[in-house]
Amino acid sequence: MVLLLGCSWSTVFVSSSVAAAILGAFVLIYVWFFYVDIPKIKGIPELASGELLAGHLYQLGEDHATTAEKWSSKYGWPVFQLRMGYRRAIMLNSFDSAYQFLVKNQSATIDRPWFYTFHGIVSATSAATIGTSPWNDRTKKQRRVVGSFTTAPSIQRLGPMLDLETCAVISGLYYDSQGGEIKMMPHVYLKRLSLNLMMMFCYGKRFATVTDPLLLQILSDANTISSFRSTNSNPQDFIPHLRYTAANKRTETAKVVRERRDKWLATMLKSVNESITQRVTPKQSVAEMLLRDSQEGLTELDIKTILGGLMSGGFETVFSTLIITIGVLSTKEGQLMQQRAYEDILSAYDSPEQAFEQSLAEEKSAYVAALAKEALRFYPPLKLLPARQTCKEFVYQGAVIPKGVLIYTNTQAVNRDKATYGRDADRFIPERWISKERDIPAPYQFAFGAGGRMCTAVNFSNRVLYAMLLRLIVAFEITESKEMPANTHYIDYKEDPAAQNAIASDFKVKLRARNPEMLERCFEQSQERSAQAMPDLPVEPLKR
Ligand code: HEM
Repeated sequence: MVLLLGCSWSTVFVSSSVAAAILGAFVLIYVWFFYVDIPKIKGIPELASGELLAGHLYQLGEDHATTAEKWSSKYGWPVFQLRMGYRRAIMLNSFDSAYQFLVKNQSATIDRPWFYTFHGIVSATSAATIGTSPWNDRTKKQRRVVGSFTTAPSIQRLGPMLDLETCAVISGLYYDSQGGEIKMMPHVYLKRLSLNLMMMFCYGKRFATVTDPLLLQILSDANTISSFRSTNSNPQDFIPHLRYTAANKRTETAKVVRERRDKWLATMLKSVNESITQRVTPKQSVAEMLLRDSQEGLTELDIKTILGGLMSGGFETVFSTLIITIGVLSTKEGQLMQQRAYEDILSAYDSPEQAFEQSLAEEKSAYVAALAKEALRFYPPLKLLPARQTCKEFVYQGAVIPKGVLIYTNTQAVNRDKATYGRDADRFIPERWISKERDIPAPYQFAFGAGGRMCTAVNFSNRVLYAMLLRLIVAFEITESKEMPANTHYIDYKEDPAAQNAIASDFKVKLRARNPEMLERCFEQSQERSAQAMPDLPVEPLKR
């Protein structure tokens, strides 16, 4: 009996081990041949030890760009392949590889992938954005239309709005800091600047106070929506079975925020539509031009996609670049930069007052333009460019890159590549953009991306950054607060390392007006210009 029992137990044990081995083999065959969308690419190094279903997704940790940069330098691989769950991806970490993929082979890397959460849930009832749409005739047309709003003459037309908003930041900081007595956290002033610029550009509206409930709602929803585009907050995009588990809170949040966003987008479009029918004279908001447009044959979906793309593309990127630059300017080294910038401004314009006014028209101070460029290089707001997907095969250094593979460009690493920027690539030096000895090749830096899906608003953004930085430097001497100085380390400055858009942690600065009388004159002149150019918009109250 004992023998019989022993025999049956061992038989059971052997047969269950065999079953487990067969099951294991099946799982491996499935993962190897069927689960991963594209087989290993020959000639591109691959990271070892990915997890069975997640691949390297969780190993990338909270801060994907920083982990990828560390792997790249640890193994000496500027380009490597990895698995994001079921999707094969290539990570670009050097200037040259980003150039080869995005510029030289731009027709092969012009597409964007479809993601379950952002496209399938958040954008299911409304439009996605241009920046997240796959490449097709509709996206092509939308990019063409958007391009026409950011040409040089269109940017000139935006002058009055830029005047109003940049002046509102300076006057707000000036009066609220009470002659420099109160140390200021500049974040909310610049957040409103970015949102108002986009609101005025897109819908011809602005928020007069930083506490407006709709403003706060839009800011919060925009932040949540941008998290659905991030690589590290949406594992369900890469590990399909997670979409069906009951505890998927992300899907629920996506639905809630989608409904709210759809409502405020519809309300704003409706109000533009009504104002068109009530008014005879044309106005220049993008929404109004799109609604009036008959040549391009735009559908309502096109209009929503264009507006959604502009709002989301411009809002956080402009804000995050400006806020960290103010942080840098407040440091000891930054104070020297302010001095150099101020001297350069005085040599480029007849007077500080003239510089304040003309900063909107053209970029005359080479140093201020270089400061903005260096800020974009050193602190690119999107540390990983929004994913691309290859739409045809091409050869990179002997390796055949297949159609359908995900491409991530690590701007944090690419923009600090020593082979391009030299041994001081890890230092913030605006002068590198002025010095004739340095020969930095196009596209100079990758904060705006590159190639066929590069940001459509490079000139517009540069003008905003230039005008805001010049006006700040002409208005104030900025120094750091001892209690709450800015963290300017290129990795650690981020408030949330997992966010798609890198925003600097809170800090305070001391602002001493260089010349209060002149500044107040600048405010009054700006108000007069705004009242003339935009009579139906509320003028920013001066809190004297
Ligand atoms: C400092 C400011 C800005 C930065 C750093 C920035 C950065 C970027 C980046 C990295 C991309 C993706 C490019 C690629 O994949 O190669 C992008 C796309 C885009 N950006 Fe910007 N952007 C900025 C401001 C703006 C503004 C102000 C607007 C609108 C007025 C805007 C509209 C767009 C649009 C529509 C796209 C989608 C392009 C496409 O996929 O075809 N951006 N931007």
